[in-house]
Amino acid sequence: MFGARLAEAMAEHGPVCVGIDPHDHLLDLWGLPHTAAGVREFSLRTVAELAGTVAAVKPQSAFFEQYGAAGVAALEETLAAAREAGLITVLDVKRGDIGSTMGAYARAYLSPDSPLAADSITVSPYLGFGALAPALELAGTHDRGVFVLALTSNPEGREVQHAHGAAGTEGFGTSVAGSIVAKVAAHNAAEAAARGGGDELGRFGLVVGATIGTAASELGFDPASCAGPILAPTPGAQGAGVAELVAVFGAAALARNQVLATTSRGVLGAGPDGVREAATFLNEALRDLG
Ligand SMILES: O=C(O)c1cc(=O)[nH]c(=O)n1[C@@H]1O[C@H](COP(=O)(O)O)[C@@H](O)[C@H]1O
Repeated sequence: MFGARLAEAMAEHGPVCVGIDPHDHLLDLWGLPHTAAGVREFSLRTVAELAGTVAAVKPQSAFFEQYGAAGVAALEETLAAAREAGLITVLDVKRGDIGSTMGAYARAYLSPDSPLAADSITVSPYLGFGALAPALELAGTHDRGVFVLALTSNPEGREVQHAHGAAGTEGFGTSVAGSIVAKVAAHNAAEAAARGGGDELGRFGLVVGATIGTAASELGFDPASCAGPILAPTPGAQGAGVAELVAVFGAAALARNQVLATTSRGVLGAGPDGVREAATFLNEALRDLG
């Protein structure tokens, strides 16, 4: 099961997920051109360096899509290489659309025979949580994971995520983010009940930034109550972010390998010869927190 597989990989390697975001300045640093070929080389090298070192990688689709078909082909190759290397993939696409279109997105990323198949994806619930149903269903069919945006790391997210549900809606009286957490928890609970119980981590996860400070408690919920993995954008590879992870998610969630700490530039900025060491350093700084 996806949640259990992710938790096992985190128990083995530590909680770090390395985002593959080939920014122009990183391509420069790595001596690569600003082309699809440069992005391909950057990403395949990152995967090769990280195999056996981290639990998961998170390719950011936008950095591939900007180069058109050749960039998307590089993304396909990156996903395949990560799969072969035994790395769990979180494809960061943040998709969210009306149900019928969401079905096509789900097939694009969660069908095992799709060229862009990933172990898990990020999705946006801001066209309504119910619109995500096709992705949640297909994830169940093919044993994949889905990370639903709840409290994102960017300050602009607050105007939507901290708002309270309107009268007459299901989320009335609750913050939008709080109601997403409750819905993700309900999906995990339904799957757990169908399995006959147990405390295995669910396949439905959240995205909650390690930088949100006290926002979750002020809004009246605990992200860990979702009973699935939490993808936590975490700043910096030099130990920064450790205190924030403990403060936001608590030692218990970290100890049960529920929090996948993701960082991109913080590790990739170490250059091609330093990526593995930077990821290992961060894993070691974080793995004993629980
Ligand atoms: O879903 C994400 O990964 C994500 C959620 C969030 O709240 N904030 C956030 O920065 N991200 C992504 O995480 C990556 C951040 O990269 P770094 O700031 O370089 O670690 C980018 O790919 C973002 O799109």
